Amino acid sequence: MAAECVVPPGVVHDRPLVEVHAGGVDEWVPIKRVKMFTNAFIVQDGKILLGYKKRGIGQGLFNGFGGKVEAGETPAEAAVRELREEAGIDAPLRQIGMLSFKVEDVEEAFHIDIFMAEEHTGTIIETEEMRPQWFSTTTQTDGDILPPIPYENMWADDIFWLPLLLSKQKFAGRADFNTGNKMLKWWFGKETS
Ligand SMILES: CNc1ncnc2c1ncn2[C@@H]1O[C@H](COP(=O)(O)OP(=O)(O)OP(=O)(O)O)[C@@H](O)[C@H]1O
Repeated sequence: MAAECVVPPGVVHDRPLVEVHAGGVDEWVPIKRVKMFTNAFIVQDGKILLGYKKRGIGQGLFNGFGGKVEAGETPAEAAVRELREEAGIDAPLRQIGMLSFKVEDVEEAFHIDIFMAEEHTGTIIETEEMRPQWFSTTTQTDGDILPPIPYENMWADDIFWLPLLLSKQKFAGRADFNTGNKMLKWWFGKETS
C-alpha cells in the first residue's frame, strides 16, 4: 500500500505535495490564529545570502531576510520591503515555499511565505536588524572559500527545507516547537513535478 501523505493543518498549498521529511510526536497542536511573515533568500553564483539576526525573533541565528506582513500589504510586497529594510537591496523575488510554525506558549502560529531570487540590485549593507553574509551552496570548497551554510546556527527546521529551495523545488511544511525551540513534530513536502 502506498504511504499515506497527510499534509498537516495550517499548510497552504495549491498543488499536491509529496512528503520529504516527517517525524516527532503523534498530534499537531491546534492552531487558532495565524500571523503572516515573509522570509527571502538570494541565491546566485553558487552562494546564498543570509543575515545574522541582531535583535528580536531568532536573535543570534542566521536566516533569510523578512518580517511581519503589515496591514494593506501582500506577502510579496512585504518580502520586497523587508529585503530592502534589512539588507539594503532589491530583487525580483518569487514565492518558492510556505511554512507554518506553532511555538508552545505563543498563541498565534507563524505563517511564513518563503521567497527567492537569483539576482539582486543595489549594495548589500549591514542594518540595525541584520548582518548579511554570503555562504557557499556547493559542497566542495576550492578556489575562493566561502563558509558552508551554518545550519548549526540556524532554526532547527531550516535543514529540512533550505535544500529544496536551493534546488528550486516548491515546498511547504510545518513544525511545532517547544519553548526551548526544539522541534516536537515536523512535516515537509515538495510539489510533485
Ligand atoms: C520557527 N522557525 C523559523 N524558521 C525560520 N524562520 C523563522 C522561524 N520563525 C520565524 N522566522 C522568521 O523570523 C523572522 C521574524 O521576523 P521579525 O524580525 O520578528 O519581523 P519584523 O522584521 O517585522 O520585526 P521588527 O518588529 O521590525 O523587529 C521572519 O523572517 C520569519 O520568517
